[in-house]
Amino acid sequence: MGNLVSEVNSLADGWGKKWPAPAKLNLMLRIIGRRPDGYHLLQTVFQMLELCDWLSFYPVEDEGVSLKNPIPGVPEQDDLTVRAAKLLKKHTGCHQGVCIEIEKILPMGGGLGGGSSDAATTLVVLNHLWELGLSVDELMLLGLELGADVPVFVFGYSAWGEGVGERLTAISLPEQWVVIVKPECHVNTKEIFCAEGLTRDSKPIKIADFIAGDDRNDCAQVVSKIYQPVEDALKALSFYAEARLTGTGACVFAQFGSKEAAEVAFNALSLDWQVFLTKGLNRSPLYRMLE
Ligand SMILES: C[C@](O)(CO)[C@H](O)COP(=O)(O)OP(=O)(O)OC[C@H]1O[C@@H](n2ccc(N)nc2=O)[C@H](O)[C@@H]1O
Ligand SMILES: Nc1ncnc2c1ncn2[C@@H]1O[C@H](COP(=O)(O)OP(=O)(O)OP(=O)(O)O)[C@@H](O)[C@H]1O
Repeated sequence: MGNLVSEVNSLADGWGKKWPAPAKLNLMLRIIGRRPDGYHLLQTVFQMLELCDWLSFYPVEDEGVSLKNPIPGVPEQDDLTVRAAKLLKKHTGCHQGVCIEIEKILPMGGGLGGGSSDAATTLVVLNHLWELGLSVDELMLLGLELGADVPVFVFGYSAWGEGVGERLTAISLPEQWVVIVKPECHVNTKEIFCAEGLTRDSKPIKIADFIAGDDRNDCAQVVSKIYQPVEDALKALSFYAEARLTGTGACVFAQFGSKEAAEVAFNALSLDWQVFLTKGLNRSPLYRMLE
């Protein structure tokens, strides 16, 4: 870790503050084709959630990028926050360094986009703290180099997503209560996109079709077949409301019209599962804080 600059002269403008890196849900996910490089072309609905990781950024006296508390099992140089900060430095020629602290709340390999959101918050906040002046569009393009889920978190709105998830249109969705169940397994996104039985030729739909109820996730069948805990979680949650997979899993979720109804499911499922109770948001809490 680099030498931390004295905090006294730095806290005023956002250094040392806790910034949110929200989770997302894929409220539906259709695979409509494949690019020549193997990446899949999707249609998806991203919904931002109140549930967040929290990141803090500390100035250092050298140019280094380091972590205050590396995530167990993730080498520091592979951490998406470190990669995001280095990419931003390389892209802009910025000579400043940073030490990043991560308070990890979101389960890894959960389909909630935690690593991607950590990367996006790093891009957006360092652009602000280092006064680099990049636009949201420029940051989204940089983010895409780190992962297909990064651009939507930089965009900062619940969105209709196309392409690999980088062609985004903000949409306004009901900000419902959500119960998320995390089965005891990590799903590897690449494994699912490589799976033999995966549907890759779904017919494209329109936003209106989704709103009318077409909300299937093309990965769900394959994921449930390979990961029994996901199948079990879907079954357990569907006792309370329609249960769906987010992204390539492992998490499954259900939406509720009231906090009370969500709490009934949350309390009962907490006895046997890791469960989160949260709320959908149309605007990312990161931008609510920045603005
Ligand atoms: C499933 C989603 O979470 C839905 O939002 C995303 O499409 C996945 O986004 P992500 O986790 O940021 O994925 P990346 O880190 O970009 O890609 C991981 C791997 O998944 C495969 N991949 C990913 C996204 C995509 N549209 N097609 C793919 O085939 C690629 O093999 C890639 O090497
Ligand atoms: N800051 C980070 N937080 C979480 N994972 C990270 C981070 N940096 C690197 N990773 C790596 O990224 C992998 C995927 O983590 P992530 O939490 O983004 O999964 P996910 O929620 O399934 O993502 P997605 O929904 O985008 O597919 C982890 O297994 C880990 O090896």
